[in-house]
Amino acid sequence: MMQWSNISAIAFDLDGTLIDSVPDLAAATNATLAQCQYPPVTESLVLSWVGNGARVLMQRALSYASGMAENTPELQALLEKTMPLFMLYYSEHLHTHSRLYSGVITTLQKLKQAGFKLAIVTNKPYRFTLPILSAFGLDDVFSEVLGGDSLAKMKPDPMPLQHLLGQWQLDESQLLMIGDSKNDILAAKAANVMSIGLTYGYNYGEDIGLSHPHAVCENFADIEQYLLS
Ligand SMILES: O=C(O)COP(=O)(O)O
Repeated sequence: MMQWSNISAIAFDLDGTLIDSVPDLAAATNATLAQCQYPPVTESLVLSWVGNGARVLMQRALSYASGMAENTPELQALLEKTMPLFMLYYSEHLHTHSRLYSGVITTLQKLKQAGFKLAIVTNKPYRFTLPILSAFGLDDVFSEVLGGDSLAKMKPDPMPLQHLLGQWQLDESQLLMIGDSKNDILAAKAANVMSIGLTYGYNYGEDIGLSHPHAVCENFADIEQYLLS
């Protein structure tokens, strides 16, 4: 049965949930576009392209800048050529402008102290995820970290959440997914686990309530009301 009191493990999304990473993603996107002689794009455009991993972000950016449709062979060839540039630039500027959202450290520490098992389930490539967690003092908080390329499929596929259920020997009613994107809520629904949607993140500029999570919170600390009594 789905109820808050059953929850013993929590999977957190990273970008737009714990960390505002768009400023660094935008810088890496613009550095890559500049190499192709394209003009820079705004942060708000980049924000609307985040959610399905680094490759899809650059695919959307190149399509916008070049006017080519995303699925054309020409665009895919350009993407193959430029992806290493994006990966290199971003790997060297992972947390220059990014910041933790307010309340994140305190609430995560309270949840850990209360005995919840905590995981990161992000679509960001794994090799970027650990250095970012470490830069923000979060490397000891999570006992599992899954990136978008850790398994065969990423959110909104349920695979990462199903992997956690198996790894931690949990029943579906014990796991909660918390994130800002419909990809997080869709993954939770497909894995048959509870979810909380956060309103301050990205989600392609859409209202997270439209994805019907079990609860919607405006601030990270607001999740405590469901988990800590
Ligand atoms: O890298 C992305 O596109 C999104 O990452 P997230 O799953 O942590 O929001």
